[in-house]
Amino acid sequence: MSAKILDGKEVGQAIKDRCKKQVEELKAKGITPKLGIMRVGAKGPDLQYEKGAIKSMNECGVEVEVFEMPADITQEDYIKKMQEVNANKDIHGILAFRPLDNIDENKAINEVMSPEKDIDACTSINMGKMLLGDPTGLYPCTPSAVMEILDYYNIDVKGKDVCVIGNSNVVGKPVAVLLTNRFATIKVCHVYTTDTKEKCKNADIIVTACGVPNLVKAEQVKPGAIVIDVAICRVPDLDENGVQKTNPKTGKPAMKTVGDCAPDVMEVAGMQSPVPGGVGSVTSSILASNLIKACKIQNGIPLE
Ligand SMILES: Nc1nc(=O)c2c([nH]1)NC[C@@H]1CN(c3ccc(C(=O)N[C@@H](CCC(=O)O)C(=O)O)cc3)C=[N+]21
Repeated sequence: MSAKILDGKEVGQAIKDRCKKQVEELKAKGITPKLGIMRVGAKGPDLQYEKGAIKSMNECGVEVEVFEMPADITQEDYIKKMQEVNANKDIHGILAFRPLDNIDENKAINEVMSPEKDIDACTSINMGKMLLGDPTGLYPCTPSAVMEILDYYNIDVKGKDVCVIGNSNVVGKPVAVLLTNRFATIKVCHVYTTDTKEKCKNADIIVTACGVPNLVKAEQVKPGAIVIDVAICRVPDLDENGVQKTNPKTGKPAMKTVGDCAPDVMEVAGMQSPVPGGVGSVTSSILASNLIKACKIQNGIPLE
């Protein structure tokens, strides 16, 4: 048996189709949603997300401006830039890449960004609204992407035992909150959890977000379980002899993207989101949908 693939590209496309219609309605009112991206330096994961985000925004018909700052920018200068972008009326949503090295994110993002522009839920206001299940809040993109995949495939989590692996502020914790708001029963595992494997084995649904290739093995997955792999890990791309391939375009050693799950998890799971082509490909569509929501809030347009 092989798991049914939960196709993130398909889910992302459905979200973008909804977004396109809403953008047309906004443009008819003379409003064009615009995203501001705050990037410090040129880190791989930031550039990877930026590329996907710009592509999604273009497909939905919204504008993007990237504010690139030097890798050694001071906290003071970063805060100045954040205040300026936040005050810019043409920009309806801000994506500030994290983590920020040597900059206090609480002072530079949480205390400066308006919650109405905080489309990736970096502020405590939006995190709090999510905890309360307040629909006026903007919820974080990747955890929302997990929920959108479950919804698209009509997976009802009510009363299901869910094992979340990873307790980060960006994925593990918020995804546990969104799932508990829908009455799933959640275990959140992390580095100090004893017997994560046994806890996993009893779960109807596993959500893993660690960034550790082969962390989740087939033997710890209940046959037929639903596995959502949120990790995006870059690893060397090896040939059948274990020798790293060469990228034909660049001539450099070839890399590939994998998740937390070992390849044979696919044989045991009932349904599984692949990497790439799973949660990661839904995240930037949610960013577009959050941007539109933010734009509506700022223009006093009712949310449907
Ligand atoms: N405030 C903040 N929020 C973030 O969500 C955030 C961040 N900062 N800093 C950087 C990391 C990294 N990250 C990625 C997202 C998508 C891909 C990615 O590769 N996406 C592919 C799809 C990959 C797949 O198909 O699985 C795409 O969009 O086409 C990579 C990396 C988000 N991050």
